[in-house]
Amino acid sequence: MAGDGGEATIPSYLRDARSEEEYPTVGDWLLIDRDTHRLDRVLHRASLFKRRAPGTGRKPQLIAANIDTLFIVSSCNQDFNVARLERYLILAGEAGVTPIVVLTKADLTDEPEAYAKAARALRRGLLVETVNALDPGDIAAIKAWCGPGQTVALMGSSGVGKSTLINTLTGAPALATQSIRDDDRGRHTTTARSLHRLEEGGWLIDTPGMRELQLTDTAAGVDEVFEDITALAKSCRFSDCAHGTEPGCAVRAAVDAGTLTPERLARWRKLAAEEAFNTETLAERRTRTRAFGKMVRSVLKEKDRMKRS
Ligand SMILES: Nc1nc2c(ncn2[C@@H]2O[C@H](COP(=O)(O)OP(=O)(O)OP(=O)(O)O)[C@@H](O)[C@H]2O)c(=O)[nH]1
Ligand SMILES: [Zn+2]
Repeated sequence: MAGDGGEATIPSYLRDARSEEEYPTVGDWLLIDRDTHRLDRVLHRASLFKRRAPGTGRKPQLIAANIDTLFIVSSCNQDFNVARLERYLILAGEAGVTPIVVLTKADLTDEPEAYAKAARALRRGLLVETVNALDPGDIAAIKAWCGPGQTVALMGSSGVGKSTLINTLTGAPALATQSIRDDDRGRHTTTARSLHRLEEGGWLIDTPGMRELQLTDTAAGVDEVFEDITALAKSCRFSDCAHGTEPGCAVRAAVDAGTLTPERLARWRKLAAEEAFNTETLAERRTRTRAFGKMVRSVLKEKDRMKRS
């Protein structure tokens, strides 16, 4: 806990909590008793990243709260991947934070603008910056989001330069980066602390949970990022159109007309399916598997009957 009067460790016990979501997480603003340090209340959250805890049904696990801006980090090389950027955009949309795509390693390519252009095409109005994360003079554009009262977080796959950006933004070489990570003592964790004060006056949240976020419960987010396809689907003749062989399919018509690329449609299908699978409860999955087993058994029985007759 950090705040007026310094930093301290306090128990996160909350007497009246009715669910996981009421307990404090990284980034929360708390009301605590000045003398006893007892936690009184978690203030209303402006944004929240959470995920479903693995193997426990629908129980949510809180990752971080009150993030204003999410730096979605990718790099100007073979690690650049639009499908992955789309995923992160969906997560940002779900959590209620402003996404900014930061493309690192701009100094290692002759055409950083080509990468930026591909990222900007993902969504109207999307902010994309190309930077050399190692150069403090080069990240001025993203520092604009790190001022007093601002909380930022970074998301992106391993090796794209998140730790490097954090070092440059905090002005402190405190974090272990790749170059010193593979020493004989094994892998450094990126950081032991999850909250960093930024040179510009804001806060930066960096928790391992943030780095491992998966797509769960994000149906609304998928619809938002793929608003073009969602809008098209509304004009399909059948409301439950699967955009396969149905007549009057507006989505396929757009692909035929060249206004929607088959690649984007494929990415949407994959994400929508993944989202549906992740959102399905354990009970729903059991019912579905049982129904499938029943169907298989009846087909086998039928085959058997035909063989014998
Ligand atoms: N030339 C150049 N090198 C960079 C840039 N950004 C990061 N690097 C280098 O890329 C390597 C990986 O960067 P990290 O900051 O450790 O990547 P990370 O995203 O934190 O990786 P994880 O901790 O595994 O998630 C390091 O050797 C950095 O020095 C950049 O903009 N330009
Ligand atoms: Zn359709």
